[in-house]
Amino acid sequence: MSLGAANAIPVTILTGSLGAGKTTLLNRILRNAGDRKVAVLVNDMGELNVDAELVSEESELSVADGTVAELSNGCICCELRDDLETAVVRLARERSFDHLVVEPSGISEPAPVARLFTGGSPAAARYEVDAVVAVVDARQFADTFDGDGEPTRTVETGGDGERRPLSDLLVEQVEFADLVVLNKRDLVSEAELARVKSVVRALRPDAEVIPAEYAAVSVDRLFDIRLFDPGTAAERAGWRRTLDEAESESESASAAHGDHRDHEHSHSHDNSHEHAHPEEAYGVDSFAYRRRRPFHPERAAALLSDLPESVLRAKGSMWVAGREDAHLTYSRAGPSAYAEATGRWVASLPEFEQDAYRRNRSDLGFEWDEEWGDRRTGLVFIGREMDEGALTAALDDCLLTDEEFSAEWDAFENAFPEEPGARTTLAEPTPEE
Ligand SMILES: Nc1nc2c(ncn2[C@@H]2O[C@H](COP(=O)(O)OP(=O)(O)OP(=O)(O)O)[C@@H](O)[C@H]2O)c(=O)[nH]1
Repeated sequence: MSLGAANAIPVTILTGSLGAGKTTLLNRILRNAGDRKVAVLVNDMGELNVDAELVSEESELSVADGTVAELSNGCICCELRDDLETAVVRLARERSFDHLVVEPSGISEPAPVARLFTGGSPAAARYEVDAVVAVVDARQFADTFDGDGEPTRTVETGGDGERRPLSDLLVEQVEFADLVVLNKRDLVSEAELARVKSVVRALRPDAEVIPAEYAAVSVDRLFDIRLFDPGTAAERAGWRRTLDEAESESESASAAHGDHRDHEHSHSHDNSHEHAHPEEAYGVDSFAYRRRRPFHPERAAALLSDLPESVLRAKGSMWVAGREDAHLTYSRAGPSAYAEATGRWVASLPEFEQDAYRRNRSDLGFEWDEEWGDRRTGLVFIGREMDEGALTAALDDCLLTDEEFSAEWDAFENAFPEEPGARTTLAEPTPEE
């Protein structure tokens, strides 16, 4: 089963929002483990580690014998990271089990937890991530992404009081998952289930999707497949794939036509990309928008903070006039949207650094512009019954006109962030009372 070190212990990382059914799944795993010895590591946000108690109460395994370990009062991906590492290394030394299941708290992001087992850390030497499993509350997911259900909540992440929209976390958990358990199947209709499935498939095209009631999933199905690939985990999200395909399609198109500057545009209707083609029956589809002309900051902010409800997910890079250094990343998940300065354009670096970058990357994946270098916009939109033509035209209206192009860009009103790591909120869901 293991592709790495011969004795590496397989790890399943369980994610999912609060109340989605992770504990229910854990108990099911422990009860139906058969000959397998399963260790569980749970983390709850409260003082008391409720999950550990529930799990140990219901199973023959107990906290006392070290099989169920608990980490309380914090979030695994933040302040408890060192504790998690210590705990898993200690567990491995005892070596009294042959599969580890880690359940970070419902608001932990899955990526940092997975990284703990894949970097050069002591934990990585002993373990190997088998799969990241997301337990999704089908009812909550349908409400969050249908726009007309319960109001969308924000949740606090970590101990620093940072609040993020629930929709962001739901999307992130699905985008990072190898297997999605669509739980609480009893609380959605046939049609709702089909719609939720199509959105999940659009967000994460090659994840396995298993609808379930009370997390009734076969343990064999969960454990006997090795799905996780650290090299591609982040690249397999639907938006990333659509963007990459658009890059390569437009590269070949520009090579053929010799023109690369403006109207590049592609979408994923091509049946040869089987997985980038969500179920059309539900109208879920995606398209990429790519341009090499900067956005006008005011017009772009206005449009991107108020996209049509048909857009469920959007993400990608933006070139905004007046922010010549900042490589901006835009992200929209359901009703929330933000822009973040995630780095710098290579073209804004000192010349020798630019040369080094270009020398080390024989295949940039895009054409270097003589004047503007790597500055460009590449956004992916995933949605249901989107009017692609109208949205593309609206985005084009946000590009600088020729007159604006030769004006002073710093004079524009500009809400977009500039310093690396800075973030501007463009849209927020209505908080729940
Ligand atoms: N109707 C219904 N309820 C479910 C289902 N699965 C779990 N539940 C209930 O949902 C509640 C939350 O389930 P848990 O398993 O505790 O969820 P969790 O993800 O561990 O919750 P946190 O630990 O708070 O993040 C419990 O009352 C479960 O009995 C399901 O398929 N249908």
